[in-house]
Amino acid sequence: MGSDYQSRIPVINFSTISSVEVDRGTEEWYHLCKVVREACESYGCFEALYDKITRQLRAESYSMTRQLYSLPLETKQKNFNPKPYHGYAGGFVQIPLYESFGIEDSSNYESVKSFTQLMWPNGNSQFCNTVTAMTKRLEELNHIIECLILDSYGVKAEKISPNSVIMECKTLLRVMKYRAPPEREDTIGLHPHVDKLKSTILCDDHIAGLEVETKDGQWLKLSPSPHSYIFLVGDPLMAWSNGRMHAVRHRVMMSGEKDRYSLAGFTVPIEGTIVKPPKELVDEQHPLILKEFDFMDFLMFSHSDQGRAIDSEKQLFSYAGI
Ligand SMILES: O=C(O)CCC(=O)C(=O)O
Ligand SMILES: [Fe+2]
Repeated sequence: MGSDYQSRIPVINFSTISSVEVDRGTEEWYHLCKVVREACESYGCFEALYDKITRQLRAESYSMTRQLYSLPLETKQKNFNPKPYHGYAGGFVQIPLYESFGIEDSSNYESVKSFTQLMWPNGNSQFCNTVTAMTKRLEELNHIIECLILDSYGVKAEKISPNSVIMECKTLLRVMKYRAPPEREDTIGLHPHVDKLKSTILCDDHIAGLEVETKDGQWLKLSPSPHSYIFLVGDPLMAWSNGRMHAVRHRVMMSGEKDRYSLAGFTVPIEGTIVKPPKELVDEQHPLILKEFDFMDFLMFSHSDQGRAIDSEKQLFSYAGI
């Protein structure tokens, strides 16, 4: 029996869009609305070709990431944050190749500066400039995608803050390192999971490893181009869409001789956010599938002993299912 899914995730070209203000409402815009919505509903992800982030900025971001990982473990551990995903993580027995840092509100210079002061007591202005510049570019791409999603469903934005029209978010930049596996053959880098933050835009340093699962259970290996960014639907965005969009399961598999570095802008709903679909997305054909929920309470649940006992893709239904 064949699969309904292609062996590649959809590739969508964003290079024709200069800004939301200029392009919203054009024929090209509505074409993108359609393909973005289809991709988020069928795959829960897509590869965005986006040329507004220069190769130089991308290369500098990886060079900063390597600098960060070269610090001693005691220093890395100073990036402590009680909120799940927000601090340094590493040294896990089950995924020994994996390490990650979280930089909260990373388009805000002062926030990145306090991070650098922990890592480099004399500060590191180059790091601050690169990280804030990269995050701002990722936020621009995210803003275009959010507006396309909104228009694809004919939803009016209720609250507009500069970078979020779906729910008010801040960006958490996470930078990941996966060591090359000692045996050089397929080894788990990061367990299969669904992202708990609203959505993710991710790129890697041209070492493959990220895989996404189709709805019929096949794992697709991604091999993004140097201008590509992978957009992933997380649980809160799936909930906002009243289940139309698919929160995609993904994992990292490592092989070969090279370490892999990746960086991801996660959109994190601000504290106090109650996640629920807009009224346009609930009707007789589409009854509510989840109770409204407090984002931070759900995030804490997903990391509690009770939450961890549930498969990642089932946690939200278990927490807020109707
Ligand atoms: O490093 C990657 O490519 C994926 C990372 C990821 O899925 C995550 O941090 O949630
Ligand atoms: Fe993820």
